[in-house]
Amino acid sequence: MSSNYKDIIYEVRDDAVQIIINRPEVMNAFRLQTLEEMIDALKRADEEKSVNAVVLSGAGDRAFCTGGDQKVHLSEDGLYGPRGTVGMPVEDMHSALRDLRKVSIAKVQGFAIGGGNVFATICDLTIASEKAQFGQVGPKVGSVDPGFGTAYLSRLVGEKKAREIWFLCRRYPAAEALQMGLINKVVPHEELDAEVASWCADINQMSPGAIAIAKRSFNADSENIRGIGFLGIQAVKGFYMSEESKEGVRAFNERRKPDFKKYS
Ligand SMILES: CC(C)(COP(=O)(O)OP(=O)(O)OC[C@H]1O[C@@H](n2cnc3c(N)ncnc32)[C@H](O)[C@@H]1OP(=O)(O)O)[C@@H](O)C(=O)NCCC(=O)NCCSC(=O)CCC(=O)c1ccccc1C(=O)O
Repeated sequence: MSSNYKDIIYEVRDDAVQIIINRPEVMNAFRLQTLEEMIDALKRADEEKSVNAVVLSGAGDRAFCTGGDQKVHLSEDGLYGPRGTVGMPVEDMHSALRDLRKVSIAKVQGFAIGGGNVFATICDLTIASEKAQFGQVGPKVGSVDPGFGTAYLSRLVGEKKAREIWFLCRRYPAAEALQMGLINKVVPHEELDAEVASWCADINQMSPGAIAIAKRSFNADSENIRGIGFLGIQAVKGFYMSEESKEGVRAFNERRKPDFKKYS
């Protein structure tokens, strides 16, 4: 598949592999093809000998990534496509990002929402523009990203804040995200590329072996969360097939408030 990507761009520059989600027309929401390409790109990036870092970003100015493509999700069976537990391999994408031996950096210039916020959460580091906004929207659109989206998020921001993020579905500006421990640094919008490049240059001076061991040891301590995610996504499959979840997806696409009252 490598180099014939349609939904992403793969480049090696600025001391890093750059993986750019290239669907700005849907705010870099992902579909089956996007995830398959990202998984392939992450495996390829892991073998790139010249760099120690992988930068994940979104094309355009408005969004890093806004989660699953809700237009595609508007299917009869409630799934995103024909492959993977929920019709696309979202849990395999999370694993590929976690298993990378290099340092993953989310470069967030706009919205990191839903599954997009989960990608940024899983990345080792997150550097954001002051225009960035973070948040989860699952309960607003009949969805959940259990595992790294919930339990691992609590490791970063604490249980109370993580529950607030999920139960109220608010958007948090970059400065607030920094304060809660969700991200590493906020910079003026026009300085984002240079800031990320400078972190990558520093990381590129380090021992790749030491980075890989440190990373694997961090991961080992939260590895049970991968299991929660795999179990959880199986439950999400059944939920996506329900009328309750489909109401959330329909409401988003019809630009109206969902009516979940009859499902309580
Ligand atoms: C990002 C927003 C907050 C921006 O809001 P606003 O500035 O008001 O702009 P909009 O008018 O809403 O959007 C502009 C334009 O972009 C389209 N768009 C935005 N996001 C998506 C998307 N995810 N899919 C498809 N299209 C999108 C929008 O429809 C508009 O298009 P027009 O053609 O101009 O009408 C706001 O847009 C927003 O909140 N978006 C989030 C949408 C969403 O529901 N995302 C998925 C959430 S599900 C989840 O978070 C938990 C589950 C999970 O992560 C998961 C687990 C397993 C499999 C898949 C997923 C998954 O992420 O879905």
